[in-house]
Amino acid sequence: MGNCWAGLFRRRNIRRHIVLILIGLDNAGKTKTVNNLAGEKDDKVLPTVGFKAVNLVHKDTPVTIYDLGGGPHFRQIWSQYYSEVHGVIFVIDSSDFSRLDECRAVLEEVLSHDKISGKPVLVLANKQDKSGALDDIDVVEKLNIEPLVNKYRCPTLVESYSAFVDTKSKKVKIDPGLRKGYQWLLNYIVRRYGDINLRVQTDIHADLERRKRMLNKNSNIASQTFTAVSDDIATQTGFENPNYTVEDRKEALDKGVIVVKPVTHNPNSVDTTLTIESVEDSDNTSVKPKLSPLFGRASNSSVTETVRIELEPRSEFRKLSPIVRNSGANHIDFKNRPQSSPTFKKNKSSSLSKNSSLDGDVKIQPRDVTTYLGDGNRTWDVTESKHRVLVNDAELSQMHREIVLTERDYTSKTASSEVTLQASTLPLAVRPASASQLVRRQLELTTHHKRRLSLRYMQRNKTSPERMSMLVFEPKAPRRHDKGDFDHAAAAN
Ligand SMILES: Nc1nc2c(ncn2[C@@H]2O[C@H](COP(=O)(O)OP(=O)(O)OP(=O)(O)O)[C@@H](O)[C@H]2O)c(=O)[nH]1
Ligand SMILES: [Mg+2]
Repeated sequence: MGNCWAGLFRRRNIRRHIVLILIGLDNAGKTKTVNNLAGEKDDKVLPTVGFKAVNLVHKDTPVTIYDLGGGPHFRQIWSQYYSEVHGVIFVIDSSDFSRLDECRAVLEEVLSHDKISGKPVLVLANKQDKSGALDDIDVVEKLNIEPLVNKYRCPTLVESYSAFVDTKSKKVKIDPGLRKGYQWLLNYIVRRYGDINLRVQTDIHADLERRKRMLNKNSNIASQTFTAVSDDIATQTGFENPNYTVEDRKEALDKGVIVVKPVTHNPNSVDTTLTIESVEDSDNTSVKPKLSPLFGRASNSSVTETVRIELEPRSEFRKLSPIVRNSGANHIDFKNRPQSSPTFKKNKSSSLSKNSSLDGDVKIQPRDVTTYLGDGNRTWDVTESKHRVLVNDAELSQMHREIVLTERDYTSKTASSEVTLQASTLPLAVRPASASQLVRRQLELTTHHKRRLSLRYMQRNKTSPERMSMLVFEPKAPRRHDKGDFDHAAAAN
């Protein structure tokens, strides 16, 4: 039985993994500090560019410390680590009085971040070997740490130490202040690992979802770009117009335009309808768009201005459009495609239509995207003589036209070519945002903000021979979270 418990305990330990970030202004001594903790001897440390990850073990629990560069440029990347860390080590050069204000501002910015607030923080006042260095009590006062950590509910310990070690001695001796602070932080995290890790996992999940949404958004933009740079119907449908010249295009600009919006390139889809819709801006409604057989068979069942045409079977489409077929699902590089259609140029000055909607066709307004222009009564062969195309500009020029490509099976759209749904039209189930909010609320409810927190602020005692570390803030009776809290938090909302 005892073995069983021991085994269970060991397994729990194995599953734990503590992640810390080591931050602070540049030249504070962060790298020196982490080298001390890792037992590394370093005669000279260089400013950190980016980050350095150091893996340590604390009582069988693996610990990863991210030592991040403290220069102003590198501070911008700190926040990318916030969601995955269980605790923060903030190092201060306590001998550099000129940067105390900057240090305070940076510390506040860190603590106020919603991925850091509430997490344990170890503030290390480094370089105590230098004459006149502020001790831990001075640091608390000068940096106004007490109100800061109370405000952001961060359990905090301030320790003073020196990372400067005697390089002549064989073994790296860790300063007792550093050792004490480090152990306090890890023990604190281990004691509340379940709660802190729940928050970490939730924040990571929320972060991933946010990135996924951004990727989707970007792929939407890519798809729109694809629309904009895809320069002719021929490319999109697998047909080509070798007779078309730039002059023709210019001339036809003043006439009618057809705008093409490819919605999807799902290779499995055979169920694609191309709709040509004429948008009348004159009173002459008797003029109907003349449809090219390029687009397949016209079905006259539609209303006056809209004619629906079935595309050729997809296999045909694939055969005729190697560019689309070979370019993969996610990206169609029209710029670098084989120039099978030498005559079309791109109209880059396009802005995109926002007419996308879930339930209807996707429409691009005339002149919004690359335009395909009619070519007065010209015919051309397309790969095989069976596709002959006739476009009559005289009639086309009477009106603005849109070509609307409709995908019937919305669920099977691919990432690159689909018109991404607007956030407001997404079903609620795919919105992940509320999870992290819930847990944050749960944590807040659990600690009942400041009401349940006590402040243990040791009085300054400089006469004491022993340097006194300062526990600035710690929740008095941390409550264990349970499912009830979660439900309660959700209900309270
Ligand atoms: N005297 C003294 N010098 C120290 C101490 N700790 C670090 N230093 C020196 O301070 C300088 C900066 O140390 P780093 O560890 O590179 O500082 P950092 O915070 O990592 O700096 P960035 O990587 O640029 O953010 C180095 O020259 C160290 O030797 C210390 O406790 N006492
Ligand atoms: Mg460094």
